Amino acid sequence: QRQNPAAGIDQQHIIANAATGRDWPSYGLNFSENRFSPLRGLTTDNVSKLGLAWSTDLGSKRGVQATPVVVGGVMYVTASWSVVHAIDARSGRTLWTFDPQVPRAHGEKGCCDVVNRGVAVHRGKVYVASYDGRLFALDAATGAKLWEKDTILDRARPYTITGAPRVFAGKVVIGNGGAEYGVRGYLTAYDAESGEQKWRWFSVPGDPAKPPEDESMARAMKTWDPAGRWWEAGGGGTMWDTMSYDPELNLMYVGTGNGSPWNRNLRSPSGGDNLYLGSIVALNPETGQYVWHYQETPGDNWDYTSTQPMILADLTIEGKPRKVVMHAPKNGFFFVIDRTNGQFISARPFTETTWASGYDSEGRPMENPAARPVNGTFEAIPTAYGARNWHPVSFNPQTGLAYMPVHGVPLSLTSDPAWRMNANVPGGFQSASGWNLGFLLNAEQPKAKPFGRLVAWDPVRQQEAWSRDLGGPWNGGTLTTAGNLVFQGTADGRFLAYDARDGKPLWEVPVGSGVVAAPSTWELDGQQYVSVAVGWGGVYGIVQRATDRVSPGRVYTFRLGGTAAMPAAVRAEARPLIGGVAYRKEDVEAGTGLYVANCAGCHGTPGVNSGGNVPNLGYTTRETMEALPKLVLDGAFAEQGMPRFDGRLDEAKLLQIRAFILGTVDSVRPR
Ligand SMILES: O=C(O)c1cc(C(=O)O)c2c(n1)C(=O)C(=O)c1cc(C(=O)O)[nH]c1-2
Ligand SMILES: [Ca+2]
Repeated sequence: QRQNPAAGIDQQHIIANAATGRDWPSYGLNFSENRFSPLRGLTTDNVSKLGLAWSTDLGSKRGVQATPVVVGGVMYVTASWSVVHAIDARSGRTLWTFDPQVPRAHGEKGCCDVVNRGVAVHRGKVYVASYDGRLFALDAATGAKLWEKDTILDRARPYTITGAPRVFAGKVVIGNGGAEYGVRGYLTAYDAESGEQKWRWFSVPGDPAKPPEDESMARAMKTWDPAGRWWEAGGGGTMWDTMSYDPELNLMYVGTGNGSPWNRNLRSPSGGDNLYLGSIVALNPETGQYVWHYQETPGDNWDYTSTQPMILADLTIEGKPRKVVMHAPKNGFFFVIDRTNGQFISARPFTETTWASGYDSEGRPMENPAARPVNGTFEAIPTAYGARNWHPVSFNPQTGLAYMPVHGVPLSLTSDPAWRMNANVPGGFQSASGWNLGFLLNAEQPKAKPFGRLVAWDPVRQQEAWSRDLGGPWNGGTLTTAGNLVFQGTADGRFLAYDARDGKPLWEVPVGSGVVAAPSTWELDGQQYVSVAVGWGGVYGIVQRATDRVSPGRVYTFRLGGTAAMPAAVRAEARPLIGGVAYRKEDVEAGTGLYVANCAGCHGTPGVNSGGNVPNLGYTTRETMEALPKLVLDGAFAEQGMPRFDGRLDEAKLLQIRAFILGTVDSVRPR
């Protein structure tokens, strides 16, 4: 009989652990989610001697985004399709796995890969939320299911969960996603022991014909124009990732998402801030009652979610100690907000921003008048991929710097006044799976170029301290330590340590495949370990790959002098561009719109890059391409999460799609 490794993990433990850093007991290490470990076993002087302690296969072929949680000598890490792995932290041996058996048909109901960011642990239990919206409490010792709750209030709507639950004030709190499709965002808290529902807070108002749920909804209602009938599209505001907690102030903080549909001219035609989209909201964790909000992107129009990880810190600003929340959301500005009351302190761009030039002293953005075309195209920078995304940021109080992966993925937005809710129309990006944007994507070629870098940001001076170019977008989250180190994995399949003070690279190791998750660090038997879960994926990773490796999802653990052998990396099958399949040139144009509506979100652009975790069809085999109509209609890849398309497409349309694939490949084929 194994002792329950999470038996002693509770609020007091998490607070006390912030001083020792021995465990990594919650997603962001502590309630401030600063991912700053006080451990000093690894330093700038010895980090070059890191070696592999062990690695464990997670049996996952899609994105792995989880931060490994480690308590009592056991690691809890999740992989794609919300599968939980409990691993002996000493040996790397798998103790148990829990598979919530997400119906693969649910795969297409989420925008951005079938990912999961990790677990919460509390008093002997492990909590995980599954992609299809259920919340599970498991016995931390055995993986046995103790209870299960359906968190979804309307199963007719495409809700998903990718985020890690948090336990604040004895309650498990979880949000959801779906704002690219059309849902109304909400957060639910359950008693951590019994699973009983304690409260629910909506982030956007519902149907005005019904009474608002609370005061915060009554106020929000006035900032939306009913002519847009936003409640039919749900309004959005999904809280799919970040949460933090200040037990002294008895406040929890959550970042809210984008509008449904994206285009405000359609959602709320006369304008309005559309509260509480794109905001940081403070709630009472006991009751779920709204306390304050600060809206970072009023009247969101660009998928500028504020769900990116935020950090609580105590900073000295203009000579005064301030309790702040620091936040760098998708919209490209670094915000410092007073976390006691939501007062705006400062905001500065950490990358190019075309949608707004800055923020005024009241904390309102100074928008570019061209950023909301009623009829036309705007290349909003940052794009919907964000100036950064969910990849965690860390903050080191010794250097006073926040370490964040920053990137750019070009995209143009063309208003689509003909948009109708749930209309499956050629050219409407992923509209066959239920996307509702009110924009056409890349109808005009964007001018920006992709990039990725690691940025160290000084939140007091509001300026960059140093940065490192990483060659391309979509690099991993960060960890920082009292040994003045920053750890980060990269899209090109490396795991690195930098000097936190100046960004000098001190150590690196190849890990076989692109890294998107953030590392964690912990101590066992007096030794400091660093772990990172590797598995390329997410909304950019599903269609693009910067390495030729397709390593299965894997967690790597390093320590000083570790001598375990690195696992052999698996090379992606190098295939030539497809050719030799006949198609009608006149079908290419019709096929383009159908491909955009049905295929592009997962398979990407044929032939431009050998693809992410879902095959790029430009490199598929002749046999597959010849059988394409039948495979797609029959749901041949349903087990991998590919939808059945009978009822949405027919043989004639699939021949047009095939013509587009083959025509595109012919146009990029080197001569
Ligand atoms: O609006 C939403 O509800 C929602 C949900 C999610 C998600 O749950 O992963 C993402 C996004 N939006 C999003 O805009 C986005 O860029 C994104 C990237 C990723 C990812 O895992 O790589 N998820 C999401
Ligand atoms: Ca979104």
